Amino acid sequence: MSSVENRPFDASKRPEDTFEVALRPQSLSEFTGQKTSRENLSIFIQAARKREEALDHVLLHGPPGLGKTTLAQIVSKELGVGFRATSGPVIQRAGDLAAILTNLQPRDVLFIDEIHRLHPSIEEILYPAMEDFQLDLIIGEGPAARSVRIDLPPFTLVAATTRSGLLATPLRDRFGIPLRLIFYTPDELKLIVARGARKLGFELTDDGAEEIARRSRGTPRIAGRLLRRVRDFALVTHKEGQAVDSKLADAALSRLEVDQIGLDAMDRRYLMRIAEYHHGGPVGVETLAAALAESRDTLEDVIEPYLIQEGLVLRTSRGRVLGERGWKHLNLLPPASISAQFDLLNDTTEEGE
Ligand SMILES: Nc1ncnc2c1ncn2[C@@H]1O[C@H](COP(=O)(O)OP(=O)(O)OP(=O)(O)O)[C@@H](O)[C@H]1O
Repeated sequence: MSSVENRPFDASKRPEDTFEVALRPQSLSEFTGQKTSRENLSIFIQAARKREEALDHVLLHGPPGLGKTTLAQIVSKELGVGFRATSGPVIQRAGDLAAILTNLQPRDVLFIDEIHRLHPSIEEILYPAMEDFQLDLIIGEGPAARSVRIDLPPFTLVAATTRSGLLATPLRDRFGIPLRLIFYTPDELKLIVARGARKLGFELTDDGAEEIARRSRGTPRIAGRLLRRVRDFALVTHKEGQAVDSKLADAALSRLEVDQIGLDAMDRRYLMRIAEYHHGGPVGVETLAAALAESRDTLEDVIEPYLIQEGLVLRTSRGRVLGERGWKHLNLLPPASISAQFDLLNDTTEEGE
């Protein structure tokens, strides 16, 4: 088990999370947040239905746990077509992909998660399949090898990636509908948490939902996990039927080492490392990964996006730098040279305002 899986609330997948399945919105109207992506998708789905054609291929990119799989399933439901799911690393041979593609029904949605981890030779088979709905396969080896062309039913590929930058340009260009998922606002997460509590059948006060939402790292999957843990605490420490409020949510989340802005122990170790060992940076991501015994992918996909969006860390061409908010959050004073830079930056911002 990797250390990512050991993080109690990281956004990596846990198949045993049946609650996650129960919480999954089933339609675009039930799907909270991602307003622009949702509205655009709705238009394209309606247009495809009117034309009675397969929807153009969709690329969903963004950090883990923001709803890529959920949206892919919703797309198939709203189109009223079948849904097949696989993932990049699972497709080992050309024959695996051929078997999936030839079994699709016209206009079906094929969901490929982690498409950036597809083998390049398989990626090449996907190009004509996406563009012309044709499969070019080489049968046999050596001089006896021959190429066969198979017609495929028109289908929609919905692909998900945490790293669109790793996709080859020809593959990226074949998606007519690229959508970037962004972190959720606390208000959006509050709606998701309140709905989750209703589904789980326990009473959560408005401020209780707010507390969990604020500490969910902008991610619905984390919100779902925190909600379940808070419910566990309530079950043990509360009288039956007593509503869960912000006080109980705060006590539960603090015990789980989720701090006031939703950072967990791993996030804080990451920030502390830059502060203490590198005087605020810049420090290369490989150095950080080695020091924290994490893979570079984990840092870049799971840990950093939220810290960067919150201004706790800055990604510069020379490496990672602790932002002013990062120093404040750790309750540490930056070295004088860095603090002078922050002052300068703040002065310029104020003048420009
Ligand atoms: N907009 C939303 N409203 C309510 N719940 C959501 C929303 N988006 C995601 N969720 C919930 O969050 C959990 C994670 O969603 P999902 O599996 O779709 O994320 P993902 O982006 O596909 O993650 P990964 O990158 O790991 O594949 C699910 O339980 C889902 O129900």
